[in-house]
This record gives sequence, C-alpha cells and structure tokens, in this order.
Amino acid sequence: MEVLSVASEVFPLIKTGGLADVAGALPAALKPHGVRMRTLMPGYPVVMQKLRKPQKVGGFNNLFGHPASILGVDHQGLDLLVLDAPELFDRDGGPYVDKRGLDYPDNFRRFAALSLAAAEIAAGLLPSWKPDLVHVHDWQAALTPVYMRFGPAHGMPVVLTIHNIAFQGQFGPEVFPQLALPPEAFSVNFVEYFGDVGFLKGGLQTANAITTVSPSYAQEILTAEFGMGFDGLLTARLSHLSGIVNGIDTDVWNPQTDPHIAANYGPTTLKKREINRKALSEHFGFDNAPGPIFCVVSRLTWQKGMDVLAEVIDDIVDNGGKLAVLGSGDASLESAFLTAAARHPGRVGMVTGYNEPLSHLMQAGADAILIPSRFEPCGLTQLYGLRYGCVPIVAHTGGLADTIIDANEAALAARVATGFQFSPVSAASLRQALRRAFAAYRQPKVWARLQAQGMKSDVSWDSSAHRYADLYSSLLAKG
Ligand SMILES: Nc1ncnc2c1ncn2[C@@H]1O[C@H](COP(=O)(O)OP(=O)(O)O[C@H]2O[C@H](CO)[C@@H](O)[C@H](O)[C@H]2O)[C@@H](O)[C@H]1O
Repeated sequence: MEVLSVASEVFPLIKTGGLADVAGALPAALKPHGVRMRTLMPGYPVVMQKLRKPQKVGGFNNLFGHPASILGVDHQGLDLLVLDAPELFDRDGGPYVDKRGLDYPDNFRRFAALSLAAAEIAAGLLPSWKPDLVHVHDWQAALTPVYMRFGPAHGMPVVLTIHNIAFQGQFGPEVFPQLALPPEAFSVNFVEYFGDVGFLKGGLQTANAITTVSPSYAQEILTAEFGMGFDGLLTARLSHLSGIVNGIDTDVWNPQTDPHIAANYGPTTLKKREINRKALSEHFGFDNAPGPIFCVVSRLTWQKGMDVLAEVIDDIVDNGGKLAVLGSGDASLESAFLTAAARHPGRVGMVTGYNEPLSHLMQAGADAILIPSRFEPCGLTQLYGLRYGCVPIVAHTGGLADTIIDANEAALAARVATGFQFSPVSAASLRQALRRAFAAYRQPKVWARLQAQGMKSDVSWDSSAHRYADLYSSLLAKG
C-alpha cells in the first residue's frame, strides 16, 4: 500500500513539538505492515540544508504565483518529498512565526500551498509515483482533502489526524479568493466557519476518516469543554472518528544507547542513573542534597498547566525536592520560572529555549517528570519518562490518562502502577499528587517498582501502527 503523509514538521529535520516526532516515526513503524509511506513537508531553510542529493521529481510552474519543485530524497530512512517553494518557505524565523514570534501574515497561503501540492501528488503530479491513500496531519495539511474533493483525486481516501484541536488555522474571509478553490467551497460543508475560512474545519468535513492521538481525547473533543468549537461537527461525524494512541521511536529514545546522556543504562542497571543525575544537577546548578529531582520539558503555556506548576514550586522545595525546567513559551510563565530559580538557588533551575539533547538528559537524570496539562491529546514526554525510569506525574486527561497507571493502593499491590495521576488541574490537587510522590520516593523499593513497571510498558509504535494500517485497509476496501 502506498501512502502519502503530509506534515508541516518532521523529526529529525524540523521540530517544534510532538507532531514532528509522530510524523517522523510513523513511516518506519508502518513498514512491517506493508505500508510504504512517503512524507511531504515544506522546504524550510533548515530542512534544505540537511538534504543530501535531493532529486527534482516534479514541479509547478505557478504555485500561488511562483514556481515550485518537489524534491525526492532519502533522509536517515525517511522517504521524503520536499516542497521547495522559496517564496513561501525560505524565511528567517521558525516554521510558523518570524524572528519576533509573530505568525507570518501569509501562513494561509504557505500551508494552502502544502495542501494543494499534496492534492496534486494524489492526482498524479509525479511521473514515477502515485499514492493509494493520503494521511494528513493538523490544520497545516488539512486543506488537502478539500483540494482533492474539487480535483481529479476526488475519491482517493484521506485520513486526517488531529494532534491538537486548539490549533485550527482560522483566517478572515478575504483569504478565500486567494486559495484557488471553487466558490462552492466557501460553504458550511467545506471551509466556511462562522464567516471565516477554517483549514481544520474544511479537513474535518471532507476527510474520510478522522483520528486523534488517544482514545480518551477522541471522546473529550465531543464535548463543549474540549471540542474548541468543533464538538458539534465531530459528533455529526462520530462514525468516522477514532483515537489511536501515539507510540515513540524506541531507537531515538533508548536509555541503553542514547548518545545524549552521560551514562547509558537499562532496567537492570538503574544505579547508573546516578551519573545522569549528577550531569543534570551540574547543568542546572543544583546542590548535592538528596531528595527527588522533578523535571519539566514543555511548551510553557496554559494548555500545559504551567501556571499551576508555578504555584507549587515552593512546596516542592520545602519538601526537599528540586525542579529542573526546560521550555519556552508565554513570557509571563518564563519569568515565573526564572524568578523561582533566583529565589531557590541550587534547588530550582530553568533553561529557556529548545534543546533536544538536554531533553534526553533530563529524562535520564531526573526522578520524575511533571505534566499538569489542562488538556493533552496524547503527550509524548510521559512515554519518554516511562522508558527512562523517570516516573510521570500527570493530569488525568486525554492521552495522559490512557498511558499512565496511577499508583493507588490497588495498583501498587498488583504491581502495575507506573506513575501518578491527579484531577482536577489545580494547585491543590497537584500538591496532593506531589505528596504521594514524595511518600513513594521515601520508600526506595516502591519507587524502584514504579520505575521498573514503567520501563516494562510497551511505548513502541507496534500496536498503534497496526491500527493505522487496519484503518487504511478498511478505507481502501470501501473503494
Ligand atoms: N524546550 C524543549 N526542548 C526540547 N524538547 C522539547 C522542548 N519542549 C518540548 N519538547 C519536546 O517536544 C515534544 C512535545 O510533545 P508533546 O506530545 O508533549 O506535545 P505537543 O503539544 O507539542 O504536541 C501535540 O501533538 C503530540 C503528537 O501527537 C501530542 O502527543 C500532544 O498531546 C499534542 O499536544 C516532545 O518530544 C518534547 O520532548
């Protein structure tokens, strides 16, 4: 089966969040299931620099006003199709925002171009290859099924995966005439959304199947609280919606071989984590006092509950714990953590920015990872935590609820617990979870059991890749 995957970021070429990890890992995970996946992504400067011997495999004389090429290239086993459209993607800032952190004003055109290119590939643009099915990710690729619906690839199945329904790609109605869609596409059945143009809206209406990244989140987005305006639409399309939990790349995230950590270790050599703890402590300027090190690797946003975490920092320190934070995001949250680090030297440390190698060392050296998200479609850092013996302390929501088994009395007695869950997302309930974590940490056998159980959890793509492959087969069987 030949599948075209379309994503705006793909690890290891470019990553701002979990979408890149998933788009980067799925092709290899699907291979054993008879799926050959080629991935279309934009040719941002950092991507173009990394490509080795790309070949032009197709092109456009005029893609939204400019010529563009499709480059075919293998990158560390990833079969990539890169949309080389310098007018749209050769920019100084990040993939979505400029150097000042502001959205590019032509984002609608940039990602409409990605989607249109995908639809053209589905329609046979490349002389050498045509997919049987298209799998698109998030709003940046969500116009693909809309373009396909009005073009020659009409009828080819499309799967749309929602990684985060908070990001919808909504633009004013004035962009519609610039999208090269027929007038009837500006209707409630397609992209029209309360008078605006909605990229994700259009995709949700037209994809043959909608998936999101955990079964619990698939349920939650049917409610007004989590649906972010799409609960009604999704309820109407319920028979096409399912939740498939993310896996992780167990080669990239393997404490036995990880090149980014100070000492490799496995389930039987957990003592070596001590060396990573030391390296982490040096990095964050921690003192040598015992006590658990909690870590955070996250965008610093309201979604991630970082304001709630900021409220309990003093409690962590008062109880003999330490906190290492790696992240960037809202200025007020960044400054809350920096202020806490200044207030608690040797106990609280903050690294602002994005640092992939350090994120590995944190999972290897910290005792627990804190994830107090208000909503979390799946979450990947708790899965990395399980694999690294860094016990996850998570909010009971979305994929966090689906992947962590709370250390309640019954689960501890049955030896199945892998972490701590709390609800609601409030400082009081996070404090309560921390109290339970401190108590468990004081009992080394209990803590070691939590770590061991977590490390035994299957966080690989094996079972989820199977589900995607089954979904593709069922869509193709429908003809
Ligand atoms: N400062 C930093 N330095 C280094 N690495 C950092 C970092 N900040 C974050 N990361 C990394 O970025 C990734 C974040 O993935 P998440 O799943 O936690 O959330 P995100 O909200 O980006 O993804 C959305 O899509 C994913 C994929 O489907 C869903 O799991 C998730 O719930 C949904 O919100 C992880 O690999 C993490 O290690």
